[in-house]
Amino acid sequence: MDNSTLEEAKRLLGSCSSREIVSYCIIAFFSWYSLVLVYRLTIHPLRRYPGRISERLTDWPLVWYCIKGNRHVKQLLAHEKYGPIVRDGPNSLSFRSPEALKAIYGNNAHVKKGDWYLTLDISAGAPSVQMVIDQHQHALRRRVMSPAFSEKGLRDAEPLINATARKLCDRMTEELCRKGDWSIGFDLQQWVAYYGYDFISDLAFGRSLELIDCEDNRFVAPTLRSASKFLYYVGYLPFAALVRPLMGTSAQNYFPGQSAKDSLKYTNLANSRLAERIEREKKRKAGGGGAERKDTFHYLLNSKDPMTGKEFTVEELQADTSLLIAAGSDGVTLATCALLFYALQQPQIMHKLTTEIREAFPTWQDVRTPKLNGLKYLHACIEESLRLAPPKPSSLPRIVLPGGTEIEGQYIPAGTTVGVSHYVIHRNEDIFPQPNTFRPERWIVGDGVSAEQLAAQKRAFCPFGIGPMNCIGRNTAYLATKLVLAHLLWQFDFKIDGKLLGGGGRDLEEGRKDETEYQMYDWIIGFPNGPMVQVRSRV
Ligand code: HEM
Repeated sequence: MDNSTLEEAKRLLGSCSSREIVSYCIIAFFSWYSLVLVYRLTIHPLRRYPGRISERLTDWPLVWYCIKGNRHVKQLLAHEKYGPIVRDGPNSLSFRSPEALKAIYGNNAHVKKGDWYLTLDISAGAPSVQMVIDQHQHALRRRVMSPAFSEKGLRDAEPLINATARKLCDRMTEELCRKGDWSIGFDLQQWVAYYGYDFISDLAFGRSLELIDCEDNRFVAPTLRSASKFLYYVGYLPFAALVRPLMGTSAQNYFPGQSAKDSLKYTNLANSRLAERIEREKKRKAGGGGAERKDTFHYLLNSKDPMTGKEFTVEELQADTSLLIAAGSDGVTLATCALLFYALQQPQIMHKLTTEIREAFPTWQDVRTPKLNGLKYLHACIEESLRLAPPKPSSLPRIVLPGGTEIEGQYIPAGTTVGVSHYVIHRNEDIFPQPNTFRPERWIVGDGVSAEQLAAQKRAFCPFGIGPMNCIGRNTAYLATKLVLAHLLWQFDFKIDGKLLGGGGRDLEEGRKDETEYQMYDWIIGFPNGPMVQVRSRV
């Protein structure tokens, strides 16, 4: 712009009242935004892909779904209506096939994690492993973390998790049961969540958060649920980059809604637990480094990358603390409760599963690996539960790198957000016949299932994600889920209390009407309610 044009602009502005200037700005903004909307529908590179008009125009529906917790439900309905590829944002595509899964999340995928990850655990002041977007940095971080999740790490973890599962049964007997009689009805999800937090905190920093034992500590469960909700939608706000620098500061207390405050409360709790753990480690080393229980932070505080010698910073450890508690606890809770929700509706499944466990372990003291891992029906029930209620139900966003990529034979341009929702692919009828039925037998070869069918199912089964950024705690998750189920079903008979709770309902939104389907509220992790059960202790 030359000087005379600038002078002219100043002269024009000078002759306008402030009211007129504001009006012109508003008109300019709306004209520009209208052009953007027209562009998105007409000449945008993704214009030919079908989807809801509101989602093709703006990202605001996504933010709303994240607040409501129904993003996975909306994704399934969209695929049912529009087919295998859906445009679920102005710049975003959703897929539902195993080929797309591999192309987007597999080892050779030409993508990076979406910016949404930058908002997760931001409060800690450093990224957690899950937030690291650069693939090489991420691989480095994983390498330093991996001893904690090695086979040896898992062997060390088993007695700790086992003791917590046992404690859950003891406490449930004391608090809920009358001798030889059925207990009062209670929401099983709440008790299993206490187990989830206790085992993961015990495992992570050698000191449990003690939700099972202490009612005063049970605020942690709703606080994390609320914090998750906040982090989920904030990360998808179209202006998230402006909000990020304020997160983790006291400014967060002034954000609207309780969930922002809860997010800060949760971070502070995780950080204080870590500080305490670091102190213990220092004392241990000062005292000559004697034996200490091998919790996850034993490994993290003493690990160095074998190739670069890198150690974790305190901020990185803080971020991983928040991540581990959230990632470890709620997934196991959901897998356990979904399984019991479905099995309780089909007595023959409940009977078969309970018999397998009770025959394998004559006393509760016998519940342990390797026998536990040999229980085929238990494993199949867990797979089926993770299929129908995958704890990360919606798409984990990935962005196509420069040069573009090919997915399902389509050229997808650079910068496009792509993803496969676990909830949607797990209900792909071409791979999982009668997808809404809980049928553990589909995971066992024989009885109508061929080895080829099983292999095809496994290619589409992804509750832990696939590829280099998948769940590092997968084996721990299976162990913790198997241990708690084995102890619960060994110790208690179960029955439904009145109305099962946790399923859909005719008064709920479209996609949530099926009373036999366990409902999740997707706030990064799927949060359930129920089932309402009664138990009777056998001993
Ligand atoms: C049934 C239980 C679980 C399920 C279904 C599950 C699922 C997942 C998924 C899908 C991811 C990838 C997330 C993403 O890319 O955004 C993930 C990441 C992660 N999970 Fe799990 N998880 C479970 C339990 C656990 C447990 C018990 C632990 C810890 C002991 C754990 C630790 C982690 C960590 C540290 C990451 C980040 C890994 C990385 O970014 O490299 N998870 N999990």
